[in-house]
Amino acid sequence: RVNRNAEQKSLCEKAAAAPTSTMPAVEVPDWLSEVEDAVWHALCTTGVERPNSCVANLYADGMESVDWHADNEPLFEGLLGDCRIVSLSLGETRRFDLRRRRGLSNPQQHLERVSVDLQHGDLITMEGCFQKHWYHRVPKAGGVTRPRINLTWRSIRRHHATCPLAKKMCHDCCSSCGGMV
Ligand SMILES: O=C(O)CCC(=O)C(=O)O
Ligand SMILES: [Fe+2]
Repeated sequence: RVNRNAEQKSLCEKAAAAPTSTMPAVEVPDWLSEVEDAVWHALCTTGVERPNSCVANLYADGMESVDWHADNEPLFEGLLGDCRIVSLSLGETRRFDLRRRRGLSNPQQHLERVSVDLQHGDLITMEGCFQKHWYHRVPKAGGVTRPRINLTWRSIRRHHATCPLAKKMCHDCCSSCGGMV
């Protein structure tokens, strides 16, 4: 699925913001499996759990952007522990800005910033407690007339009680509850 306008919240964010809404699971299409295989091969993440969700963002041109945010929706549990987010850029080069969140002990800390130009084929990962301590954005870019697509993989950890994955995960850790969470 492609978010037509990245200014809108991602599908996962929408699902997280409206806890009563659920996103139906869909089979990963073959073309996406091939992309994922190539991405995981490039990252050399043999033996590391593959994320179980992928969101696509389409930026039709430089006027489409996504403002400062952290991917800290409860369903990813990125504020509770380590959380890996893998992102692939396709098409037009766009700037990716990162800034540290304001620290209680150091109010100037939020001024720490990093920017990187994401080009066609670039892969980035955000690791560990990054979503707790840093914000990111893709700002508007004057003069950019061609599209960029971003594919972002995240692990959904908080599943709906009726989700087969919730039951599977529960079975793995606790056989006494009969798989119900
Ligand atoms: O387009 C990008 O590289 C970032 C997208 C993003 O931050 C998001 O979907 O949460
Ligand atoms: Fe994000």
